[in-house]
Amino acid sequence: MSAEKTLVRLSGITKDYPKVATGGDRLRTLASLFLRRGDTPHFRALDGIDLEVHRGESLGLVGENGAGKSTLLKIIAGVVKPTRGTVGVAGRVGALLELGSGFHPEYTGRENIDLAAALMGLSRRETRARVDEIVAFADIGAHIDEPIKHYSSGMVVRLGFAVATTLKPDILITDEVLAVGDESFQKKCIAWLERFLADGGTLLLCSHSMFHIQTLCRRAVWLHHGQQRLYGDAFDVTREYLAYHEEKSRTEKLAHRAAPNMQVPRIIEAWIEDGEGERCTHFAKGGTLVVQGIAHEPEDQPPVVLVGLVRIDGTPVFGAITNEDGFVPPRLEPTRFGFAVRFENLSLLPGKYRARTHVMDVQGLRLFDTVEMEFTVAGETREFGLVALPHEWTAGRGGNA
Ligand SMILES: Nc1ncnc2c1ncn2[C@@H]1O[C@H](COP(=O)(O)OP(=O)(O)OP(=O)(O)O)[C@@H](O)[C@H]1O
Repeated sequence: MSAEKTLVRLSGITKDYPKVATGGDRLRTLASLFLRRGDTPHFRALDGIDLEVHRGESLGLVGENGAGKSTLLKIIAGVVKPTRGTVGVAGRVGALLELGSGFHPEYTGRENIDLAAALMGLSRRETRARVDEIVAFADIGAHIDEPIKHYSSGMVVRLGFAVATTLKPDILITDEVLAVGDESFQKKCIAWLERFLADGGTLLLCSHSMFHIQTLCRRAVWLHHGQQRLYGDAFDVTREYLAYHEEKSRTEKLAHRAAPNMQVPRIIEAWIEDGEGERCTHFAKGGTLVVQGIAHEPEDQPPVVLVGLVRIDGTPVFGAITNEDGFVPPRLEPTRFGFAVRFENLSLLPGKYRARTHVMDVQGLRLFDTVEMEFTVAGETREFGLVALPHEWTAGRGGNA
């Protein structure tokens, strides 16, 4: 990648914020200042970030609240200085950061447009030529002549987006703007961003919407506690990020799980095997996967068992239920029933999945217990989705219509 194609180059970026001093912290802060020990408590918002953004690239930024995304964008926009590391930015940056940042609350929308244009170095004539375009894009009616301090947050974003986009930046930095506007404005912004990218624009988009990241970005970075956790194809990064959240909420749920109550149906044990009966967690596409288990039913009646396959981010793929399939789990010993479901010629696309086994009451009405197991389908694919469906391409009948 040649140097002139690199619009943003961050190297070893670390950002420390002084810790908010309250109670004991306040005393410690004061003590360290008096004693000049130089160890004023601080909070590390970013920790050694290296990142490059090339011309024409669309990079998504994902991470939990407080992960450091906004701080990183502010550093690139030049609003915040890093504690350590170097920032190189080439070209004109258009930044849509926190609500209204860059706007003067006492000025009207129109006056703020003039101000923003002047700050970006546009002449009065150039500004006049673009004002109508900005006003039309913002579409906030007569509010354009009212002071910004009376705007709703949605109106501020509309104006901000209109200004940033009309002034045609080399790189556009946006922080959660799509989350604020209403549905139709979001659509307009997305359409604008798609055109901007198709024309070779460069975008850095921070969002909690994996849908927006996947539709607008080719690549993505996942920030976790100020560190770069993953960097790569936007689809892969968002999938791992969603999987992380799924796992997190699952662990939280498990932590609240009560001690086993043997008065109700339970899964005693569940496991997965390959076609040869070996316990296994790695499968090849086209291979055989068998989900097996032993269920407990206190009344000694065959329970209903459900086995579901879900992608690691929680997207359901398929579920099979014993009573619908006419299968009655056989009794192995008093109150214990066995089950196994075999998936031949596995058509799941490569990736991580979970097999979920659920035991229900005899009528299949109430769900009592769930056990999950993770497995991987290995391999590379250029197909999309969850499963490979048999298909063929033909010329179709379009020519005869
Ligand atoms: N000016 C500041 N002074 C002190 N701490 C700050 C300041 N700005 C941010 N922080 C802290 O730095 C951390 C990172 O904040 P940042 O706003 O970059 O996170 P984020 O990933 O954008 O989060 P969100 O998704 O909630 O917007 C947070 O813990 C935040 O409290």
